[in-house]
Amino acid sequence: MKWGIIGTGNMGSMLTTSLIRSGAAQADEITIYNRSSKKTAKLKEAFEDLDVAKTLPALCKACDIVFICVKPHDYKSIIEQVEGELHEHHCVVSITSPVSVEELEEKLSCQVARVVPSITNHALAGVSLFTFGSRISTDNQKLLREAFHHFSTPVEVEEAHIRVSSDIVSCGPAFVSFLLKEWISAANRVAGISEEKATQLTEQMIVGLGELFSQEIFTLEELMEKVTVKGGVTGVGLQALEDHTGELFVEMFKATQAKHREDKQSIEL
Ligand SMILES: NC(=O)C1=CN([C@@H]2O[C@H](COP(=O)(O)OP(=O)(O)OC[C@H]3O[C@@H](n4cnc5c(N)ncnc54)[C@H](O)[C@@H]3O)[C@@H](O)[C@H]2O)C=CC1
Ligand SMILES: O=C(O)[C@@H]1CCC=N1
Repeated sequence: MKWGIIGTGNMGSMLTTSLIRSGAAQADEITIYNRSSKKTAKLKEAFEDLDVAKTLPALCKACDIVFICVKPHDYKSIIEQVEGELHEHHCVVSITSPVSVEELEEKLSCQVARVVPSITNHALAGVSLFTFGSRISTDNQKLLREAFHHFSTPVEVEEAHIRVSSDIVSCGPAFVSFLLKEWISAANRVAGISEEKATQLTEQMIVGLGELFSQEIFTLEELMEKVTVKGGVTGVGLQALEDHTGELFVEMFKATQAKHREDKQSIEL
């Protein structure tokens, strides 16, 4: 199977390296293309067997599965350039929430899917969100699921829940990092610990927490129960959180829902 990656920014580079590092694909099975050549040159330096296409039609000719890894508003220009080059055997994959399989199917005659990755896939971990189009063959569905299973947990999501699902798995690392920065700054302000030391403690706590989930040692509820010693400090801290969290997350999810609606209205394929 030949894989094509259009756009080798954050996500296109991550997909290229994760496909190779996880063993899902060999470097010589992947063709990459980017608007400027600096980013493809960097990948080629790391994996010399990668094929770097000079043009989008050349990439389409060389590949069966084609990932479009550009920003949502750049999809239109890519689709206009590739539509004549794609045939029944091709499968085009959107990696962005606002570009749905229905919209891609209207514009392209080939098979389509959407797979929204996460920066956590860099560590060969985390989730990838799958939505299949109506024309994609069962063989290609299986192939995509198996490839992504090498470096993530593929989860199917319905269109109605793509925004919130991606908020959790794809935007989540940024959201949680923001909250942890606030936590570190507060630790410094209230108790005088240096931000550097608090960052080291926090990062290692998160690594340990991830391992507990990864090894299925505790659930969220069990963790709260096990750490809360009766009459101890955790209970007091949890109560303070409960008293002050308020509508924080409701507002965050509302904001992303509103932006998603706005993006869908402004993105024309
Ligand atoms: N950053 C993230 O954590 C995630 C991003 N996504 C989606 O991935 C897509 C890409 O995001 P990033 O990689 O973060 O953006 P980015 O800006 O790092 O990468 C986009 C790349 O596309 C290239 N590009 C733009 N127009 C092009 C064209 N006409 N032909 C060829 N290459 C072109 C740019 O040069 C750049 O290298 C977005 O649609 C985003 O919604 C999805 C999940 C997570
Ligand atoms: O399309 C998405 O949902 C992702 C999440 C982060 C950026 N784009």
